[in-house]
Amino acid sequence: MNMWNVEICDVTLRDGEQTPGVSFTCEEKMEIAGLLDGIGLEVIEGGFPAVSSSEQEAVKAICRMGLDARICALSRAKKEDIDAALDCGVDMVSVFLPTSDLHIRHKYARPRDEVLMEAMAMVEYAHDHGVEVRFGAEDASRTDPFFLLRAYREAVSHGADLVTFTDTVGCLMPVEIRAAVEEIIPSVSVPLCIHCHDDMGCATANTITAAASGAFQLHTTVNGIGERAGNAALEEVLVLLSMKGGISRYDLSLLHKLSETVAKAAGMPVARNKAIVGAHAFSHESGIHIAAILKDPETYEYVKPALVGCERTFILGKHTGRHAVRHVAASLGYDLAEDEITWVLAEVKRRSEAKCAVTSELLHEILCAAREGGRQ
Ligand SMILES: CC(=O)SCCNC(=O)CCNC(=O)[C@H](O)C(C)(C)COP(=O)(O)OP(=O)(O)OC[C@H]1O[C@@H](n2cnc3c(N)ncnc32)[C@H](O)[C@@H]1OP(=O)(O)O
Ligand SMILES: O=C(O)CCC(=O)C(=O)O
Repeated sequence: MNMWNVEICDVTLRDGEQTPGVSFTCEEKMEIAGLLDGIGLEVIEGGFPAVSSSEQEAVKAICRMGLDARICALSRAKKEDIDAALDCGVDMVSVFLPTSDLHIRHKYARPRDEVLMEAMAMVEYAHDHGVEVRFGAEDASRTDPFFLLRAYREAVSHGADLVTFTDTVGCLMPVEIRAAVEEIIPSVSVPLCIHCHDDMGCATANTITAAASGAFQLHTTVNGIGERAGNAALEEVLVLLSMKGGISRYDLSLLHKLSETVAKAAGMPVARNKAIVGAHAFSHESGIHIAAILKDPETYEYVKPALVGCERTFILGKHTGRHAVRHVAASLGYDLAEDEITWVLAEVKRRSEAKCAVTSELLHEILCAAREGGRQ
C-alpha cells in the first residue's frame, strides 16, 4: 500500500469551538491540546486570538506547553489580528481571506483584485515575522477557479508556506474535491491544505479524497464538531489514514479519551452510532451477526476495535439469537441447557419488544430466573 504524504492540523480548538454555544476554558483547551499532541498530530490550531483577551491567553498557554505539535492561530487579513496571533508565540499564522465573488461583494463591495492585494500585504507581514504562514481562501469551493489560482500564486510570492482549499459551506462531493485538488496542486508550488465542512455529510469523504489526490495538510475536529453540521471528524480521518493510506504513526488508542473529553467540554454528547467513537461503534445485537462474529469477527467488523483501543460488546435484545445468548450467558458464568436458552431468548425478546433495555442487571435477573426454574 502506498503511504500518503499528509499531516493533520486539528482545528477543534478554533473551528470546533465555533459550534454555536460552545466555549472552552483555557484548562479545557490545554487538556485537549495535550491529548491531540499525544496522538502525534503535527499541527494544533489553538484558537483565533483576535476573538478576546482570554482566547489570546489560552493560545499563549498552549504555546507554553512545549508540545511536539506546531501551534497555529487563525487570523483575518488584518494587522491587528496577526499581531494578536504573533503575540501568543505561535509557530504558524493562518491568514484567511474570502475569495468567492459572493463573499467579496458582501464583505468588501470593492474590486476583488484590490481586496486580494491588500490581503497579500498581510501575508507578507506575517511572513516577515518569521512564522510559518498558511493562506486560506475562504469559500474556495465557490470561487472562480482562475481567481483562486491567482490568489494562491500571489500568496506564495508574498511568503505563504502553505495554501488552503476550504469548502466553507460544505457544498462539494468527493469527485468535485478530487477535480479541484488535481487542478490546484500542479499550479501551486507549496503544499495544499484541505478544510471541509459537513453540510451534506461529505466532510470526511472529501478530506480523505483530497488526501488520496495529493493534498498535504488535512483539517479535522474531534467528534466532527464545528460550525453548523461541523467539520471532518478527526477519528474518522485517522482510521481512514491507517486503513487506506498506510499511515500507522498516530496513537489511535487515545481517540476515545479525547472524544469523551471534547464531548464533555463542549457539552455535546456523541451519537451512539457515530463511527469510531460512538458507544455502539463496536457493539452487536443481531443474532446472525453475533453467531458469525463468534467464529470470525472479520465477518461483521471491518475496523477492529483494538485498533482504537476498544473492546467489542454484545448487547442482547429483540434481534438476538441462540448463539449470542449461549455466549453471553457463558461469559457471565451460566452454562445454559438448550431449553434454558430457549426460555432466556424468549424473555429477552419479550422485554426488548416492550422497549425495556436488556441491561446487564436485567440479564442477570433473567438468567437467575432461568436457573431457579422461574421459567416454569
Ligand atoms: C469560515 C470561518 O470559519 S472564518 C472564522 C469565523 N470565526 C468567527 O467569526 C469567530 C470569531 N469572531 C469574532 O470574535 C468576531 O467576529 C471578531 C472579533 C473577529 C470581529 O468582530 P467585529 O469587529 O465586531 O466584527 P464582525 O464580526 O461584526 O464583522 C466581521 C468583520 O470582519 C471582516 N472580515 C471578515 N473576514 C475577513 C478577513 N478574512 N480579513 C479581513 N476582514 C475580514 C468583515 O468584513 C467585517 O468587517 P466590518 O466590521 O468592516 O464590516
Ligand atoms: O482558512 C482556514 O484555515 C479556515 C477557514 C475556515 O474555517 C472555513 O472556511 O471554514
